[in-house]
Amino acid sequence: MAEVLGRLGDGPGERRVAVGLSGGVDSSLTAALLVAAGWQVEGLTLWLMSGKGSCCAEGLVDAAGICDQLGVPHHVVDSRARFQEQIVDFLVEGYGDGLTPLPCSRCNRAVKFGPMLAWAEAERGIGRLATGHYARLRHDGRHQLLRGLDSHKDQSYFLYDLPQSVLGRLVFPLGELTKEATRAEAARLGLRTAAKPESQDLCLADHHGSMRAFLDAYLAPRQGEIVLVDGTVLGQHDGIEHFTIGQRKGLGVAWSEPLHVVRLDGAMNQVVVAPRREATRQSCVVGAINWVSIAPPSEPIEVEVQVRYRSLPERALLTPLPETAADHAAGRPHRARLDFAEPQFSVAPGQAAVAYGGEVLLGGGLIQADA
Ligand SMILES: Nc1ncnc2c1ncn2[C@@H]1O[C@H](COP(=O)(O)OP(=O)(O)OP(=O)(O)O)[C@@H](O)[C@H]1O
Repeated sequence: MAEVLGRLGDGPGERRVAVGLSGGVDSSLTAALLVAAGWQVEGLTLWLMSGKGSCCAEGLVDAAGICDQLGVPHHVVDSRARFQEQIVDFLVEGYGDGLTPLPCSRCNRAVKFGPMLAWAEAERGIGRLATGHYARLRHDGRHQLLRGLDSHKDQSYFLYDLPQSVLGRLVFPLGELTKEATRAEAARLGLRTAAKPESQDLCLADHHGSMRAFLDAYLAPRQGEIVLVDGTVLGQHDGIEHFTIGQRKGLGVAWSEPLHVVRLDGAMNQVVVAPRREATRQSCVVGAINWVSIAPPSEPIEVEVQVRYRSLPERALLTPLPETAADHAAGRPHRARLDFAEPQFSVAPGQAAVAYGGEVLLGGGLIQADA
């Protein structure tokens, strides 16, 4: 811990920082470490959803309590409308279209980091922001993003879409800690959130009890068919949003061999399944790429790629594709094709494919639906 404090103590000239406080143990220790390293800390909590639970009222109370304990100011910014529009509406629409949308990277870009920095700058004249993410930064020409040292907690995947202008102003005090070390230090310091249980990966699932319960609250049940690739009807489903690419369990259909979901057809309202040997993909197209630690490549490069937060990095060749007029107009011109060294099961349109070179996050983008 002394090393971490030492590094935080060596920070830039400006010693004022806003700390994004969710009311959990990670952000609590983030604030405590910065205070201990001599930073002038102000807590900042975005109010994202109405209701009870650790993401909502309880989170606000715990965040306020931590600031009180540390003797630093606490601010709450009502971001419920932005969260509803940018995340809840986006998810509901995406799932309805047969995508498996990824909310967290979008939330980090559009709801959390950008708006928190803007608020801190405008309202408090503070130019830096710290969060409890398990990821590391290196400022070496570009602002580079590295995996958190604790491989079980590494959250760099969710941060792939942050622009350079944001990365240059961030501090991640927990990037070199394990979750166990965080908990132990929080307990040692007597932080009131030290023993708070771990939240689920997805805050909306936490809030509603499960992802299924969230979707059921927003999408009316829409029965449809479960079909083989050749169109053979095998059974019925109660909403394509309850399925994801690669899924094998819980399909509710009987067949001579195990089946996997290979496509969700929003227009036909069908779940398309296939036996294992036909269920893999050798390549996919990724759009809206944000190049983080390297400049956009002009030649093919070898990368390790994660197609889901919890999937293992897989070797792939990334080949840049020419920009389209639509991507150019949207200001997200970088596209690429990924050719996997080994066939993949769970390449789901809407999820992020994030490319790494060892511990360095090179860039990432969204897996496109097949044309
Ligand atoms: N509502 C919020 N307002 C401000 N900052 C937030 C909010 N939610 C999350 N953050 C910041 O983003 C970080 C990562 O959030 P995530 O939801 O992944 O929580 P976590 O890893 O369980 O962390 P914690 O233990 O702090 O809740 C948090 O540590 C915190 O700094």
